[in-house]
Amino acid sequence: MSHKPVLTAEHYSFSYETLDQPTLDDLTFSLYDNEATLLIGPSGSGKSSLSLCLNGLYPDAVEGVASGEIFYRGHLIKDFAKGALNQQIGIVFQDPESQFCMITVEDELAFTLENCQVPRDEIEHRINQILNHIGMIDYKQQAIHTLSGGQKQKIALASVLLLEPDVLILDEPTANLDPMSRLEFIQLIEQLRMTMALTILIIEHQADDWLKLIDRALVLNQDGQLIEDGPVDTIFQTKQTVLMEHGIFIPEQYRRHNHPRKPTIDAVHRKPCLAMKNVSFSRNHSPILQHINMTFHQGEMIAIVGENGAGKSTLLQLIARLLQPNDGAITFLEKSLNDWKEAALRQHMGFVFQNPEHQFLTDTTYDEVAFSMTLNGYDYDTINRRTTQLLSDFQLLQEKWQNPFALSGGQKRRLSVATMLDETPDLLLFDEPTFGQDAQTTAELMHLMTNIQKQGTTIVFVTHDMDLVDQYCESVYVLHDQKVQYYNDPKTLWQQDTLLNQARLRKPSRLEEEKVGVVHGVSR
Ligand SMILES: Nc1ncnc2c1ncn2[C@@H]1O[C@H](COP(=O)(O)OP(=O)(O)OP(=O)(O)O)[C@@H](O)[C@H]1O
Ligand SMILES: Nc1ncnc2c1ncn2[C@@H]1O[C@H](COP(=O)(O)OP(=O)(O)OP(=O)(O)O)[C@@H](O)[C@H]1O
Repeated sequence: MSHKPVLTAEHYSFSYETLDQPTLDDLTFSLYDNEATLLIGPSGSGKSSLSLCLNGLYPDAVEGVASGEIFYRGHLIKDFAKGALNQQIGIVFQDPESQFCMITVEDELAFTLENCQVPRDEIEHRINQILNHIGMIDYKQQAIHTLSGGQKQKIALASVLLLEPDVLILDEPTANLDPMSRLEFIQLIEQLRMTMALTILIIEHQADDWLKLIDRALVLNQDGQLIEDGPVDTIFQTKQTVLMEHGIFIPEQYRRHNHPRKPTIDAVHRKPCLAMKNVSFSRNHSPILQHINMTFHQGEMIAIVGENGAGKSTLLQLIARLLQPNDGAITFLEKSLNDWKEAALRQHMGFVFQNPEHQFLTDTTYDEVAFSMTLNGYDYDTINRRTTQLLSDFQLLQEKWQNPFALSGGQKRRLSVATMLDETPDLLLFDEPTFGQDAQTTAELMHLMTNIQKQGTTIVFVTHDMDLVDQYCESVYVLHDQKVQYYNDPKTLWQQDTLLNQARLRKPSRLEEEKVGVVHGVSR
């Protein structure tokens, strides 16, 4: 099959004016008609920046300088009028919230179509079609701000697909989706690829589920240079050592080494840190959580899992007293949660939000980490020593004076975690702690969390990553149908096929690998 180049970069470099080093350095490659290409590289290697350069938004939309050229179907992209390429080259971003302009799902999608002069009588049909496709038809009238993170991501995809783009760039589009929705989303892209002539560029740290769809892979290094370009099979099979040196995830089916399960601390016999008794919570009279009973022990690492919209973030907000239950009681360190003074509660309990940007309060990465130590009256030397140490632990020293909002997705997530560790709290709540991280930073983040756990901190995290649950947690709670449907060791959860299906979960990749490992004949 001969493929025509759709997008071509020739000696393309791009630098943010605020940074000393170029973010993309002398890239030459093409994306071809009907081909799906995977773009991988460590966190901060420039993947998101490249996608914005490819559709012509950058360098104009930021303070940045580019050299070399990018061509779209043989024409220089800089010769297209501003915004002219948005329809042909659609991007689904890491952060779906940045994409929305309207209040309800229906209005958002209608707005997109109206902007492209789609006739009025076609609009409703096209909206229904796409919402049915992605399983969101019941949310058509709903206000976008009331959707869960994963639901928002699906609407962001729908609004790009509605434009019937020529090139589809997916920048970590499934990071917020529950395991089953993630698979369905990928199958949806596969179907679309068969029915629409699409050139696809996928940015994903964990490429496992995408492999059957991907033809080629491009690999960037930390300096924004292209170090590999070739068939995906060849790259993952023959370049494994190089990829691992760069901290890149190796899909399970190519992996030569299994990750052993980390030994866990037997904390379930220790004193409770936090207990919820018969807690219920409704929004606008519709129940979100009902009769929840949970006990987290001191030094325990616990995962909360469940489908998109199951109420996991809501549960964390109840625990952090950011929401009040309608019914039931929450006890934290032997005292009713409502009896805690605000300042003391925040010292003893840390909360890392799903969207890191919701946490940022200052103008630099350094100040963000130093912020609460300054509030708590620490002296300058202590603040400086501790801040520098945390920035170094989280690989953010180079970005010390950068604005938190100008960090890469992975860097923002690491910063939001670092800001919670200025003191060692009794309870740490994480909403998707490793979302958007490469293999190395995921391992490092989990290592740091395990160290904090060993000091006695209870860690509760919400995740869609069953490998993390499998490797690190002593206990897992499954939320489904507004209730706790499972509480126990993760190992026994993987045997409960019916529940896994109902709660839209999947087994960890070590248990799914048998299905696919043979295909590529990889010896293990
Ligand atoms: N501010 C809000 N107003 C009204 N409803 C909301 C609001 N925030 C969330 N919801 C609804 O509450 C339910 C639970 O949402 P929540 O964010 O807790 O789910 P989740 O399990 O964390 O989902 P995800 O995995 O997609 O992040 C969803 O149905 C969501 O639509
Ligand atoms: N608007 C901006 N202004 C200045 N620097 C930026 C801006 N956006 C990103 N950067 C920096 O450019 C580098 C590349 O960021 P980019 O978001 O492209 O990386 P990435 O490979 O997509 O990372 P991740 O895997 O963490 O999402 C990072 O060092 C980041 O701090």
